Amino acid sequence: MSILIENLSKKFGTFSALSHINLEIKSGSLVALIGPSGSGKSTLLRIIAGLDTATEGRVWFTGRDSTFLSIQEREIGFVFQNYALFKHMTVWENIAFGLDIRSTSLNIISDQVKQLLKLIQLEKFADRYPNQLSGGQRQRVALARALAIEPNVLLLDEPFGALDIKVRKDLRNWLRRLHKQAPMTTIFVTHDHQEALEVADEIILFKQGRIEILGNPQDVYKHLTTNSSS
Ligand SMILES: Nc1ncnc2c1ncn2[C@@H]1O[C@H](COP(=O)(O)OP(=O)(O)OP(=O)(O)O)[C@@H](O)[C@H]1O
Repeated sequence: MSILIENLSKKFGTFSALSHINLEIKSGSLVALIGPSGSGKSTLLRIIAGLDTATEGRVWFTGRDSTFLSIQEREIGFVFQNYALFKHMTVWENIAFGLDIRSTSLNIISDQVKQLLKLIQLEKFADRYPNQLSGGQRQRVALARALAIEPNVLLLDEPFGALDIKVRKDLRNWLRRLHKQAPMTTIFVTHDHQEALEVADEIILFKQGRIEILGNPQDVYKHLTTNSSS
């Protein structure tokens, strides 16, 4: 699914978190949002997910005006840092959760959860609770839960933020591989420029609620190295 952001602005009171953003994200691309803290990255992601509304402007999904669609109607999978796993549910139950509420049949749920457990390489951990997993394993379960609804779009806000470097690297390689297997439109926010350069097809650099530069990793790398204040 392609995403078109048209003249999108977001104000919190008198403060402009996003100003007149115009942006097209191609179907199946893997896009990184980078930029200083407070530059509007999460706000844009939340508006695309339907968790927040724009003050002005429109969001189009593959030619359909989706500005006012509900979260469910958007069929988007997301992993936000503060959107943790359910502590009282096992790995299996956490992954099946999105399927349950969409009233899928039990056999289908079972097959899909098995496939997802295989994908995140946690087949043996299905009966564990989140507090019995490492941070990286928990993130993989959160990703599996987001993927369970077979989303058209995957939004990841600092998905690997709290993890150590080795686990981050493993997960980012895993994300790259996953995206190759199933190239759904994916947008992720990261503070780590290296991560964005290594993983993304396209990078968008935000500054004070505006897009400073948008391009392929080579172009953005050049920009970052010649404008070291970014
Ligand atoms: N609910 C809110 N009410 C008021 N201001 C908000 C709200 N949410 C975000 N903001 C402000 O909007 C600006 C953009 O926030 P946003 O979370 O999008 O930034 P960000 O680029 O994702 O930052 P970070 O990298 O630190 O997560 C910030 O100045 C933030 O304080």
